[in-house]
Amino acid sequence: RVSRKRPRFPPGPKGLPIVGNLFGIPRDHSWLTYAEWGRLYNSNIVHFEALGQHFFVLNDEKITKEIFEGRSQIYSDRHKTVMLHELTGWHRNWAFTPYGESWRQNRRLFHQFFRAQAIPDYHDHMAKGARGLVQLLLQTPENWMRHIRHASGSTVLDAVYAMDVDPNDNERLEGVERAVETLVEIAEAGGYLVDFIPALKHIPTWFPGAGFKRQAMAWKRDIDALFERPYHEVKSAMQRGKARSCVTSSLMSMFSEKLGDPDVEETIMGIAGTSYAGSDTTVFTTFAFVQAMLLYPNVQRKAQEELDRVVGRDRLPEVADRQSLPYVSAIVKEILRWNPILPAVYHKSLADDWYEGYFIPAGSIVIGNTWAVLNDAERYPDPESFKPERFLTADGQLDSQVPDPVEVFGYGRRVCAGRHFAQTALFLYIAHVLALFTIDNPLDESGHVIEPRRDCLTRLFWVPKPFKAKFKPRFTGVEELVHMSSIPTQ
Ligand code: HEM
Repeated sequence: RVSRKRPRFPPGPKGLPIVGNLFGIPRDHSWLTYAEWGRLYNSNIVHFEALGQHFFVLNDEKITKEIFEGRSQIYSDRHKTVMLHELTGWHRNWAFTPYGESWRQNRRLFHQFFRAQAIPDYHDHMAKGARGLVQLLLQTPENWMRHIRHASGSTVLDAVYAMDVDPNDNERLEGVERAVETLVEIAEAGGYLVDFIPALKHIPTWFPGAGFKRQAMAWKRDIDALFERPYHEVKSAMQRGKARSCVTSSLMSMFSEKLGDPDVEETIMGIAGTSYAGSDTTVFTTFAFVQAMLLYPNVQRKAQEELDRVVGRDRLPEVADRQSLPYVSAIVKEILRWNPILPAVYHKSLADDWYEGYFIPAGSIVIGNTWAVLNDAERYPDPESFKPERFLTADGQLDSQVPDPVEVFGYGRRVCAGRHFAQTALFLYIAHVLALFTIDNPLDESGHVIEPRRDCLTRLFWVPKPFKAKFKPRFTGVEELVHMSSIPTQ
């Protein structure tokens, strides 16, 4: 009698028989619909189902902690698909690897290079990236989006592959952009028929209906290039005894005795390429920072007062200034909270589980609604507004009572492994730009201010739609200061 009892799922939208909520799965800005369902069903956990797949949305901080951290041995898996893991070459990005020994080994290796204590090794690379950014902004401010991409990409390329990227040669960075775009396309397609009927992967590419295979092959070229090209360049520099120290060369030295082993080469390629692919999130967060400065000019002015007072106008900001720049540090926190690039984070469960009487079957997709957590008015009053002050005490110091928006980096054992690197790089880019430039709205032909709209470019990620911004040097000595500041050399 007990086994025949229907399991009790949390409340949520009821779907049709068999297909469930297939036609009701939110496709656009799902995080808003998930939060709305939370309110509608008055529950911090919401359930829906499509084609037999169970989905559970976690809508507040308490439940994300209890599930993803408290029960991390169950909720740390990733959903595997034929398109992502078999046809396009994205299996090399270990962020998508299912939970298990291979993931554990990758995470351990990655952690050695990107844990908090290792980040000072990259301060010079980041300073070089930030200095390059302000230099390019002086030359062609209208191309500011491309310059931010260049700064972030070249910082990572420098740290991971000891590579200098000529700002006029964007081919390499555009390759990453194209590869990352394939991820957006795969995610936005919401699933391919081959993911439901894996045998379809064997049909020949010329066969009618095999368009997905031809598409996957075209994408694979860019994705393979992202992982393979820089790796082989470092390998050949090592063989010639010309390699500079970097993450890849250190990994090669660590595995020097097994370097011909294809599994070892794959591991090194995966570790290095995953950090490179991960750098795009920093790019999009920096775009959101520019948008915030246009919408909140007072914040910009306050940060510039702080920078003038602490750093002055005869040197560039450094990582060591961070402690003395609480307002700029609060801007970094607020940008991560206000514009989480990945507003909904997907884990998969590995075993049957029960939470407060609700049944969560093994294989469920469990979604951390980061947007809802970071827009919880109890934790962050007036959450829609961009207010760095919320992280500060009355006397302007960082307030340890206000929770850091750590959920922007995900949850439990799968929490972002590049978060320390990302936060330091963001601080440095933001401090450099604010110290030297006023960011202003452009005017239209009739002289009216064009304010950016907070529109998303994609449906699943919160990437700001391209918008215009003007970057004006703040004082007469800016050009000279940038020119005089030495480029750190490793
Ligand atoms: C503002 C910048 C960034 C944001 C907002 C961000 C956010 C995230 C999020 C939400 C996840 C998924 C966590 C989960 O599943 O619970 C993630 C995973 C990951 N991120 Fe980041 N990330 C950023 C920058 C970076 C950078 C610069 C790197 C590399 C240096 C990086 C490397 C990774 C890796 C390797 C994972 C996979 C972890 C795993 O599956 O175990 N991220 N990130």
